[in-house]
Amino acid sequence: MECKSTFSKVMDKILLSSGYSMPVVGLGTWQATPEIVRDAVSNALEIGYRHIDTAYNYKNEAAIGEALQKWLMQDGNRREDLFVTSKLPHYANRPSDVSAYLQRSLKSLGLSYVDLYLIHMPFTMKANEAGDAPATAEDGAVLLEETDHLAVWREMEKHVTEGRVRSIGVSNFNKRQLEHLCDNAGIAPACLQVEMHAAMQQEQMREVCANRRIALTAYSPLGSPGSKQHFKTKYQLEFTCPDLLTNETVLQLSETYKRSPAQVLLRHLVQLGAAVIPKSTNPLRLKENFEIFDFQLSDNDMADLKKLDIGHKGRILNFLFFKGIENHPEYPFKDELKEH
Ligand SMILES: NC(=O)C1=CN([C@@H]2O[C@H](COP(=O)(O)OP(=O)(O)OC[C@H]3O[C@@H](n4cnc5c(N)ncnc54)[C@H](OP(=O)(O)O)[C@@H]3O)[C@@H](O)[C@H]2O)C=CC1
Ligand SMILES: CCCCCC/C=C/C=O
Repeated sequence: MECKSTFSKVMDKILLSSGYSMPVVGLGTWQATPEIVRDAVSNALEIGYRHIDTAYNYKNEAAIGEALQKWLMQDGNRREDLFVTSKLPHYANRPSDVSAYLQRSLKSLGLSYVDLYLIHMPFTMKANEAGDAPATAEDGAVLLEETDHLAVWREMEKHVTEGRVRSIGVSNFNKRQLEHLCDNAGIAPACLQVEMHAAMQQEQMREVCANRRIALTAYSPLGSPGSKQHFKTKYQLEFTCPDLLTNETVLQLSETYKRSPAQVLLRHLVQLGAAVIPKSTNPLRLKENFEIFDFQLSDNDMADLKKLDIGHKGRILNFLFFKGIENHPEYPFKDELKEH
């Protein structure tokens, strides 16, 4: 494992159970349109990012691929120095679709392998005719289909053996789903990607992952402040996100450490042992989000940040915007609904 700074106790890479290393800070790309994400990825690579998080579902893999190819054409830049994650979409979450969707992502990205391939969601929906979005009923409800995690996983494992994927993992799985997979997998999941930020610090999943040697990646690490506008404009949906960047404790720590609120939020998560994949398309914010290895939050300040944790009540993405998803047997947050 490499460590960027002698000052920091946090490594800048996490050694996965697959034997490969994943950079702790990656670039998130959800909601970044192809026209914008191309430059964002190029800028990020210039800054020093080597970990890019995307998904078939983000519809931006071809533009990301262009930026990656441009970087790889430059002297001295090597494929093995990049860590690219993609994901099998929820409307293709069936064994017979794994190969085709992985190949589509590889083709768009212009890569012969991805470093990490994740099952994006634990539930399955029927796909529309083009196979690039969920099919819906007349009332807008998604059309559900049974999900067999182990059968999908066995297909993912084949691609590891055949060299199209280096590590495999899952996203948005709950504890039961993750443990069931771990107990029955031929190749253990190397990574779990879940929502994690100061308002939902994932204590239980951190413990499961630590015990099972699964790397944990925190998505929406800044509280996804862009989602409110995104869901309103694109889907006419009202959406709430916690205002973490303007939270009083975070602002105070930002003063104390002379770092931005975003740097405090990201540093907090990496000190909890997670990798982070903040999304930005702004050159200054890209740089800011990458510079979190030259300071360390004290135990007292970590304890103050712990007070912001409201558990699953802090969840931003519950997927209920997929009308009827709570009826799927593998909807991961069913227990949380019972409490309301
Ligand atoms: N597996 C899954 O199901 C999911 C995975 N993800 C992954 O995680 C990534 C990150 O999550 P996401 O939901 O995008 O949310 P983030 O928490 O990363 O927040 C991104 C938002 O914060 C803004 N921002 C970024 N940096 C700063 C900064 N330094 N100061 C102030 N504002 C900032 C961005 O705007 P701007 O671009 O203008 O800087 C954008 O609006 C996704 O992009 C995706 O790759 C996310 C959700 C679900
Ligand atoms: C209706 C919007 C679909 C987005 C699904 C949520 C996933 C987010 C990022 O991975």
